[in-house]
Amino acid sequence: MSFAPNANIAKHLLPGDIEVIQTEVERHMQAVLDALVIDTNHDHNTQGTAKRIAKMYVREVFAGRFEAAPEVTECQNDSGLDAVYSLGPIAVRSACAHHLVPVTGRIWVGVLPGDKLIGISKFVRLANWILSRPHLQEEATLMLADELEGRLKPKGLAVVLKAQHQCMVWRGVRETGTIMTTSIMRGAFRDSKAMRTEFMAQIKD
Ligand SMILES: Nc1nc2c(ncn2[C@@H]2O[C@H](COP(=O)(O)OP(=O)(O)OP(=O)(O)O)[C@@H](O)[C@H]2O)c(=O)[nH]1
Repeated sequence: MSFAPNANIAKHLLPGDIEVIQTEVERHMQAVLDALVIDTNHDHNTQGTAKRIAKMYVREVFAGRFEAAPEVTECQNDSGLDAVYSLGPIAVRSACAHHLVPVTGRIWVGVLPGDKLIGISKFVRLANWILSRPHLQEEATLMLADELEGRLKPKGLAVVLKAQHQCMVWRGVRETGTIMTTSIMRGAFRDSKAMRTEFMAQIKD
């Protein structure tokens, strides 16, 4: 059982639990605002802030912790397609586990199919589900690759994630230009330079 920041805990939740979690987060966020000496009682802008933040964390930006995986219809690769395809960019909307501030960027995926295919929108659904949790970028990339590999059983899989971390922009080193790139190459993409080159050429623009 894992309750790590980037774990999905949907299978541990009973009906009604998500409402309880959201109410708890709201109560504690109000305590944070109180601790920051913000008088939310006499300011209409922050009066509903604890409630808004709780909704944002539980239902939006960290929904990938609480919601079950999206439905992914699989079909057989009946025509025996044996060519590289790629898709992207897929928008990254995540948060770093250290400061809980946004990580935004883009993902590209390359597949040399095996026996299974999935609809291309499902790559986006799965990426959104995994990324909407507090993460380390390295782990997010690995988690997405594992998820896609488990579902597609491809002959080759490539995942490239480029992102900007607001914990380095908004605060801390305050560096506005730094992009982190993580990439995972498996199967044919790991073994063959020609395959990697073909994938890179496909996503170049
Ligand atoms: N490897 C990795 N590091 C990350 C990621 N997101 C944030 N970090 C880094 O995690 C580190 C946390 O360092 P700490 O020293 O505990 O935190 P801090 O004092 O706020 O660090 P500064 O950001 O340097 O001010 C920082 O260097 C962040 O830049 C990520 O996805 N991957």
